[in-house]
Amino acid sequence: MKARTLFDKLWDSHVVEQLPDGTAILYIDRHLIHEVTSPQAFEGLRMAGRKIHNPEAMMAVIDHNVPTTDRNQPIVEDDSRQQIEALEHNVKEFGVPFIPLKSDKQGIIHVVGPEEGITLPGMTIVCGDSHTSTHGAFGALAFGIGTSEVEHVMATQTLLQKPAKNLKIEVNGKLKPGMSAKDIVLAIIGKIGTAGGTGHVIEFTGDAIRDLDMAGRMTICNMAIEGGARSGLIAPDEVTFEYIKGRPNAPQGADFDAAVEYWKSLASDEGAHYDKIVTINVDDLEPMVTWGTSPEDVLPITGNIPDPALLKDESQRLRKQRMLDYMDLKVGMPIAGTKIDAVFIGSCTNSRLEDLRAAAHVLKGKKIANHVWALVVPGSGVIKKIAESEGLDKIFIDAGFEWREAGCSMCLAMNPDRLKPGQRCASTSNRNFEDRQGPGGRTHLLSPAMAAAAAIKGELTDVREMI
Ligand SMILES: CC(C)[C@H](C(=O)O)[C@@H](O)C(=O)O
Ligand code: SF4
Repeated sequence: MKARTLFDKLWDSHVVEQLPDGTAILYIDRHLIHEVTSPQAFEGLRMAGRKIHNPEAMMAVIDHNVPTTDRNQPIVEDDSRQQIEALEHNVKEFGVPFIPLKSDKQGIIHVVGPEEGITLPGMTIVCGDSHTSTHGAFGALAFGIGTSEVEHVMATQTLLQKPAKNLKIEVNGKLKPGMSAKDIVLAIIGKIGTAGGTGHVIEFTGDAIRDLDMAGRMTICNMAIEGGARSGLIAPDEVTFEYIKGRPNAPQGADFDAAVEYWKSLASDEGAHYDKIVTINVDDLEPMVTWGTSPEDVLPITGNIPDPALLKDESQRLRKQRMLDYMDLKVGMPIAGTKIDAVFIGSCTNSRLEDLRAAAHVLKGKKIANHVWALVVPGSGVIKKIAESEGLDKIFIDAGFEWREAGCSMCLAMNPDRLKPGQRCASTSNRNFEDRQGPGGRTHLLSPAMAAAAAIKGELTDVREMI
């Protein structure tokens, strides 16, 4: 039999019907939904008088619009309240499993899915959200879909898809202390660019990926989409199986053992064909931080702001100049030492227990700078509780952080957590577009440890000097 990649195997095992033009109808194992991209889909079903094909394959949460302060207060913003109420109503009417706002398990969909054992290797997983790629860290084919596709999956449990190309990114070497998965993925996007993965599914391989825990692997796959890819993938291994074992929705006992046998067969075969291969070595990787308004505009913390005048392409030159103006940065200046106003530790990229531990490790016994407003927003209620049992909340609060309830929060500022115009934020999230964290806000993407270091110094700084 022909040698196949992990992606090829996931694809082949889900084709319901192959169409002559190469597209295929794929069976979808899991359908995750949140309040932002589901209302029109439910409305479409209602209008057509349809039911959901298999509600048990679904899971709904509210994450983007939720307040991260006191959950017993009414939600003041009209848009947010309406979206939340619509989802609460829709899940009841259509019988979709739902984690309500006041549940201990509420959180960001891409954090909750894996945590609850809903995300498993070998599956196809979709959600009306681009960062669905996160679930690829388990060796599942997971991708974001549009609202009309959400309706299609609800009605049929299938989706029409064009095949993607295979891109292998081999990450070799050993990370030095202070470095993390976030630095790896920012370096990758810096290298391949935000269009580097277009039309491809990226499979991340190599020692440095194998050395990561599941939280780190999720950080990498989460940002595959920022490298332009349809999704990210990592072959499941013992680290994956250990993470899944005993989770509420995971197979148990003999079923688990049988599942592991199957999951082991998913890894890419020796000699399988990739359309493109990129290699990167992380032995000398330094902490990475973005300077521009796209995740590819990234530098090591020891670097200086690049000069757009050196670019040959005029539209690129203008684009980068506009970034510098928006970000209020000057050519040639060191990125370290840039004063910040806010710090956000959270988002589906970096709000897991391991991320909070990494930040708390840097913050322990220290205080954040007086002028800094700092938020830590755990990815789920489950994480929040464990973090509290470990005393992490106390470390954050003593340092001067606000310890919040779970949600997307200032990753995209759909709730009241947002920057004021002109404010500069060190953020562990995944997008740094103009206005992303609030109108006129300026975002620097970095790792949780780097965010903690920035909070203490009140400026972008090298965490390696603090650990
Ligand atoms: C609101 C949602 C559709 C969006 C996405 O698709 O990613 C959001 O989660 C984001 O991160 O920008
Ligand atoms: S945390 Fe941010 S990136 Fe993740 S789903 Fe929410 S808004 Fe999107």
